Amino acid sequence: MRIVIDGVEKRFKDTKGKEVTALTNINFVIEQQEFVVLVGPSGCGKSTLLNIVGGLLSPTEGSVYFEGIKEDKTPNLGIVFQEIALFPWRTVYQNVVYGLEERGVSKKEQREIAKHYIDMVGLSGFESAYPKQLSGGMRQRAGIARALAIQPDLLLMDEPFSALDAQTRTLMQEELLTIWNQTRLSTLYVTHNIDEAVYLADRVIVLSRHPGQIKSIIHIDMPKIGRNQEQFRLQFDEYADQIWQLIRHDAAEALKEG
Ligand SMILES: Nc1ncnc2c1ncn2[C@@H]1O[C@H](COP(=O)(O)OP(=O)(O)OP(=O)(O)O)[C@@H](O)[C@H]1O
Repeated sequence: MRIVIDGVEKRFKDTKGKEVTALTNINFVIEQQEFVVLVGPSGCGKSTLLNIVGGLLSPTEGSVYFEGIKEDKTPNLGIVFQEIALFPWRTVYQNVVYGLEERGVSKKEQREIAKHYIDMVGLSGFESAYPKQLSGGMRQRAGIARALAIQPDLLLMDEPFSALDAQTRTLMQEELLTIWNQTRLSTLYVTHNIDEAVYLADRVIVLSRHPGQIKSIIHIDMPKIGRNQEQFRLQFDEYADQIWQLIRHDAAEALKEG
């Protein structure tokens, strides 16, 4: 699916009732099968923008269009958040089929779909485990399987690996690309982490803050799989440096404000 974000602005009221512009003049497209990553300093509006695209917040101005969807239909969205959003009282299997139950999918089809995605994320054998019995990485895999099981038109991921330790995070990034390669879903992914952005993205959208707006859109012109290999080291570092130079000033300001 192709998603068009057209002239989005979001204003909030602060605690004193004063209007604050969190996002302004946001225009970009997520092409079919494209992996777009939003990066920017703390408070630039990354999560707000992801929530607007996901329909969890409405924009004050502008619109989000899902091309190819009939006007009266809502798009199917798979969402993975940083905090483990699994239902603790449901097993891995029951979590994965949750969205399918809601959509009235037959039990037989639920079983087939769940098996497919549980295998894909490497959780076979853990179908009957409860979230508290799993490591953080396994819980996020279950969350990804649940998001994929509804066969979404768009995958939205908000810092999905930021609560994981560095090694698990690296492994999960690799796994995510392998999974993505099988599904080729249009994806919008939010992160603070520049290396993660360069590793995953077809395009990186760099946001600046006060108000959040698009500072630059960078096409990552490297093969999608295997960017962490030695042969791409120089190119990888150049992209990471380019993005850091764009964010640096705003990140320092964000740090001062706390
Ligand atoms: N419900 C709300 N009411 C008022 N202000 C809000 C609300 N949600 C977000 N904001 C403000 O909008 C701005 C953007 O917030 P947002 O959480 O989207 O940024 P972010 O880039 O995701 O930050 P972080 O990287 O720290 O998670 C911030 O200044 C925040 O204080």
